[in-house]
Order: sequence, then C-alpha cells, then structure tokens
Amino acid sequence: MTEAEFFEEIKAQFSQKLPLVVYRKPKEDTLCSIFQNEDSLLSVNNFEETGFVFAPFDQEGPVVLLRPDRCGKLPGYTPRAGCAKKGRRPVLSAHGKGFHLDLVRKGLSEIRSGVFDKVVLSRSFSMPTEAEPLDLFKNLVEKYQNAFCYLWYHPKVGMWLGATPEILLNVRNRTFTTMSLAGTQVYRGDENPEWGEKELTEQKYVTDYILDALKGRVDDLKHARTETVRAGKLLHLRTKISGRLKDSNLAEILSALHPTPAVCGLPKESTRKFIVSHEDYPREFYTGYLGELNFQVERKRNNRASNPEVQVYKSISRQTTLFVNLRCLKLEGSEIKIYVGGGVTKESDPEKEWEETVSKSRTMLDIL
Ligand SMILES: C=C(O[C@H]1C=CC=C(C(=O)O)[C@@H]1O)C(=O)O
Repeated sequence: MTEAEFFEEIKAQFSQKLPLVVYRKPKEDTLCSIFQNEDSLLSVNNFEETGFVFAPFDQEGPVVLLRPDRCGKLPGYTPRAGCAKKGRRPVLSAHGKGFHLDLVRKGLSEIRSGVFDKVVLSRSFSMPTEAEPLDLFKNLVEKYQNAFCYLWYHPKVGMWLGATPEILLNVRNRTFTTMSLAGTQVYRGDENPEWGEKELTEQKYVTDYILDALKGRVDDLKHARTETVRAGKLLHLRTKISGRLKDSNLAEILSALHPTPAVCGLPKESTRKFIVSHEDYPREFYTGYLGELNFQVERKRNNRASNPEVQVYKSISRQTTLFVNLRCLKLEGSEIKIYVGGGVTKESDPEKEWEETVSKSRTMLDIL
C-alpha cells in the first residue's frame, strides 16, 4: 500500500461518515488504520472482544469498540513538517483562570481537611480552527515521536485527536507492563533535572496505588527505578511496573487500575465525585483510555536449538496495548476543545497549577 493509498482510504471513510481510527505507537514508524464498515455504536462487554477501544473517564460509561472490519498499515512512514494550514499561532488566553484557581483552592481545602490526599483537576477551552483533521494527525506524528498519536472518529460520538505519553496497560499473552506517570516540569534542555518534593510525592501516590491495585491479582509484580521522561516540551516522572496476569482477567485488572491517581485522585471514589461535581465541563473521553484490545500478533522466530539448519516458525500471541487519553483535543466542526489538568497535593500552589495546565496545552496548540 502506498502512502497516497493509505491516506485516501481514510479520507473515503470520513466522507462516508463511517467510524475509523488511525494511529502510531510510541517510537514506531508504522501508521495503522482501522475501519468499521457501518456506523453502529458498539461497546465492550467483557474485554474478551477484539477491536480498538475508546473508554471515557467515567468508569460507568460504555467503552466504545471499533470493530476492525478492515485494517491498513503504512510501514516506514516519514512524517513531514508543516502539514497544517499556515496561520497565526494560537494565542494563549487567561480565560477561565479565575475558575481554575478557585477549583484548585477547593481541592486544597479538601486535602487539608483530610478528605483526600491528591486530586487531579482539569479544564477545557475552545478555539476556532480551519485545519484538516488528517493534517493535524500528521503534525502530531511528526512532533511527538515518544507518544501514542491518534485520530479517532465515530459519527455518533465525535472526533478526537491526541499524543499521549502514558501507557495504561500493555499485555502480551500474560505478561504485562504499566507505568506510573506524574509530576511535571517544563523541559529546558536538561533531561535529568532536580525534582521537588511536591512532584516526587504526587508521583509516588500513583506508583503505590498501582502496586496496591495489582497486588494479589498478578504474579511477579516488579517496579523499576523512577526516572525522568520527556514528552514534547515537558518532563515527567515515570516508574515502570510489570508482572504476569494470573489468568485472563483483563476486565478485573482494568477496573482496578482505571482511573489511576495520575488522572483522578486518592482515594479514587471521593476524588472522582469531587471532580464530577466541581469541574465546569464533562471530561468525556479525556483521561479515559484507548488502544488495541486482544490483537493477534504474529512473530517469526528462528528456532536454532532444535534445528541446525535454522527452522523458522511463527508464534501467534494476543496483545492489548492501552494508553491514557491525555494531551488531547476534540474536534467539532471548525472548533477544537483542548483538555488539560494536573495533580493537586497539599504542597500545591494554585498559580503554579494554572501555569502547568498552560504548559500542557502547548502540546496540542503547537500542532495547529
Ligand atoms: C492530567 C494530565 O497529566 C497527568 C499525567 C502526567 C503528569 C501529570 C501531572 O503532573 O499532574 C498528570 O498526572 C494532563 O496532561 O492533562
């Protein structure tokens, strides 16, 4: 399949208003597309299905499933810069700042009263755009090599686009990896900067929560050393976590994990309630998760041990690769809605929390 054919197929699906997703996994150069042949709105029942999932923040909400009726692959894709229409660089406005500062103060007051330890508070803002969705996607792929970049569309749900640095769960057969990702600072040329107490604590809450949620449900639970990772112009703290699922209990693992304190808070239930009743917009799919569910992967292997003439055989495994939906936007006609948030702990300063959401919003604004 040529590059022109790959993108033509996507445009044709759009013009027929049929569901699709196009994406590129972190550090890979293959673009993947998935098309559903008709527009029914399908949802996941028990996570035994195969397809591309798109889950909302709200754990009770249905997890949308795109059925892979047709799939495309474009290996070796080299992104080119400047696909979006040239225009004025979007101006960052302070609109909504008063509300956000108040929201953070309310969160802090709950933390100080001992209601919860950490809460992730967010905001959303809109701006006009004339950019073509596919051009925006190409810009994401070009700019964010370490991120999972996607463009997702369902005529009954809407169109979303993002470049997320956060893996929720990666499972091949029964081996899984996940990560705790939190704490933010702006990248200023040093990939190994000092971290403050506030960031170290807010990220440790996430690590401890994940380890606790998985304990007893998995074998060989391990975590690596906490490290700094770069996501565009930002740096985060990350701890990789791995293990082996006891049996095929993907649904149970996901419900124990999602939403983690990287996007909700600690404890989960009281912070979820606080978020839903105090943020001034519905998160919908922001801070939900998305990705491949139970895809078959074929691997060719050389079995040197059993045959000196090098026998090549194929092994088939099932793989699930899910990402947290961060650094994303929703496209509604000629308007985009950008979503950004940050973790609030007892050490938070409302003004700095606002600045952090401004820095995070640049990930999406820079592709316009
Ligand atoms: C909630 C977001 O980021 C999360 C992931 C990494 C760092 C975060 C932080 O430092 O607050 C957040 O937990 C967002 O980008 O909207």
